[in-house]
Amino acid sequence: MDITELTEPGYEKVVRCVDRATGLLAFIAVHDTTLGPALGGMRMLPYASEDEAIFDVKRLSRGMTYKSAVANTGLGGGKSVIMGDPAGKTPELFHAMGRFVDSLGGKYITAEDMNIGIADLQQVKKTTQYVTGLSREEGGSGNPSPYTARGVVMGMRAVLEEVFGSDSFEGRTILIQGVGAVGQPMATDMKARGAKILVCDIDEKRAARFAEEHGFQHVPDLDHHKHEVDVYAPCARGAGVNDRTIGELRCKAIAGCANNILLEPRHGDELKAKGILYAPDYVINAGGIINVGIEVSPGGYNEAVAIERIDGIYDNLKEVFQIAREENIGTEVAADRLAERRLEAARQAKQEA
Ligand SMILES: NC(=O)c1ccc[n+]([C@@H]2O[C@H](COP(=O)([O-])OP(=O)(O)OC[C@H]3O[C@@H](n4cnc5c(N)ncnc54)[C@H](O)[C@@H]3O)[C@@H](O)[C@H]2O)c1
Repeated sequence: MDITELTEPGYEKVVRCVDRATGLLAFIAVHDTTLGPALGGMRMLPYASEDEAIFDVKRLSRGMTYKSAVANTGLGGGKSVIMGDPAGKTPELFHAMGRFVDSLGGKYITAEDMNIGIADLQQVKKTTQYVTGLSREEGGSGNPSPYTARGVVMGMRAVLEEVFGSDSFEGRTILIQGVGAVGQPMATDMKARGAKILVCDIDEKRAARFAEEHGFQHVPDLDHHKHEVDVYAPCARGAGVNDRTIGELRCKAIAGCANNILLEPRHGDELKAKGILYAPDYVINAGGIINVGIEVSPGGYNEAVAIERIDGIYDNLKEVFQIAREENIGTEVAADRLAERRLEAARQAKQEA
């Protein structure tokens, strides 16, 4: 196994690994460990070039620093990528990946991400202890989706309060795109709190069945964003707010679990100009990372502690909205500022200690 360190300004460590015996070619980026060890998922993709893989791992690791800083997980930001076709996975490949993760001595802790499942992480675990997100039986925190859903519901309270002056769901209309692992528990929880729920999904049958079972309104996925609702909750895919849709939105707020809801950062400014409140995706969808992060806290995984922290997403969003109001900036920019302030405060406290 050949591990080399790359020089990447602004990153604590970016390393490349080649293992000829197993065919592994992978990168780990540790962006920042000011707040704690760098936790972030491992993904596997057939990147067209090493430059593309390095660009992705750097971008994603930086995003994790910000996400964890705002979420108060006590963790830093990191990520790993394996270059290759997921169809070519072998146990040996993941044993080698585990040795690569292990070579950083705990500075980077891995988890699931795109094209990487529990079975792969179980192989990784054979050669390193720095793995999170395994099942409860294996000492992990298990499926993160219900925790992500809880976090979004808590964040939604802050959204409702900001827009309507009350965090009550009673009588509010909420449109959820994507009734998957996160969208479903969100929908049932918000209905129980008094909201009127509309659902859509590219899988129309799934949405129809789910709506029928729970008494939600099913709307077609095509042009769903044109519905007049209080909150639009994208919970399927990214880039739903783009040049085509933005002029057609008739909601008062956007708050969902999907990553990268805004196609481009400028769409955040355009939402602000239209008077639509945007709950930054990485702030409101942090329930899963908060939950998994508890695994590496001193006492190990504890669901009660996880839930208390996840419920803090309400406060985190309140803080983001306050910064946005006071500084007259978009909420996405405000979230980044909050992260940077927390990082700066931690750096100063370390220097003074
Ligand atoms: N699961 C988590 O803990 C978690 C955490 C943070 C962010 N997210 C993000 O939230 C989103 C949903 O996650 P999930 O775990 O519920 O996924 P999922 O795969 O369980 O569900 C996604 C649902 O969206 C639908 N869908 C997919 N593409 C669509 C499209 N183009 N148009 C309309 N519907 C579409 C699918 O049919 C499915 O029902 C993803 O973007 C994911 O990256 C999830």
